[in-house]
Amino acid sequence: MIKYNELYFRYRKKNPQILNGITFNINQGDVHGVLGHNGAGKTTLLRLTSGIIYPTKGEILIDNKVPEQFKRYMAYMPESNGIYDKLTALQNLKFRASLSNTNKKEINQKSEEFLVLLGLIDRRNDLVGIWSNGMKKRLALACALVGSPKLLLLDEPTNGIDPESLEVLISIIKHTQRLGATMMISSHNLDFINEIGNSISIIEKGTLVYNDQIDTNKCKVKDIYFNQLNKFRKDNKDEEII
Ligand SMILES: Nc1ncnc2c1ncn2[C@@H]1O[C@H](COP(=O)(O)OP(=O)(O)OP(=O)(O)O)[C@@H](O)[C@H]1O
Repeated sequence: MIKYNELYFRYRKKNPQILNGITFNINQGDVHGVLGHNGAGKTTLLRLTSGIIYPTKGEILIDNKVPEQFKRYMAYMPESNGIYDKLTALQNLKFRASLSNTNKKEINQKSEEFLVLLGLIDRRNDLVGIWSNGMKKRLALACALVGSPKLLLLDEPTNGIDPESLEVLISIIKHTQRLGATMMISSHNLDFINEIGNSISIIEKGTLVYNDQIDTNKCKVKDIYFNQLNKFRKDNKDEEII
């Protein structure tokens, strides 16, 4: 579904290279975990995929389209949530739904459904600026899902949420996958990716270290992560991490 072909990126001409010739594919229907240390380039890869920023060199194709042509069929939840503090929860949802192909009747119905699902229905008319981080995260997820995207990009979705919200998040991701969506999720939470992922990529300093389907009954994400990074660092004569 997504093809990265020799992708290079730097934020400004004289800035360092952030992504160094990334090439890999993500299959239709995958829940794909993007892993790597702080500053590896995960958010940059998600932002490029969402079409907010453009590759310096190389290309990204989503169902054979460039990201700008696929915008109506995908949703991006940034680490900062991307919701509007000065709108109510319901207004946030309706606005986000209006950016997709959803019709007006569906927008109202789905907005209410998601508020119920995420335990926020009683707070639907609150301005979200006063909400806790965890509540904003839940709303951001609802905003991402309300337009029934074919591709969902989630940046660090587990950051700052409580264990109960994490369970809700996991069940929503599994449900969304059953509906046929493809998901790309950047995370430092290896147990979370172990539970929901069926493919992963590992990035180190803008270089792709590993990309494959995973069978967590046979091998844990944590083991793949540390083994692959250590192997990569040995090959590149960097320090081992454990
Ligand atoms: N707007 C920007 N302008 C210049 N450099 C940037 C910008 N955003 C990110 N960078 C740099 O790009 C590199 C990769 O950042 P990115 O946010 O993609 O990493 P990440 O893997 O998501 O990190 P983390 O796990 O800490 O969120 C870092 O060196 C960062 O400083």
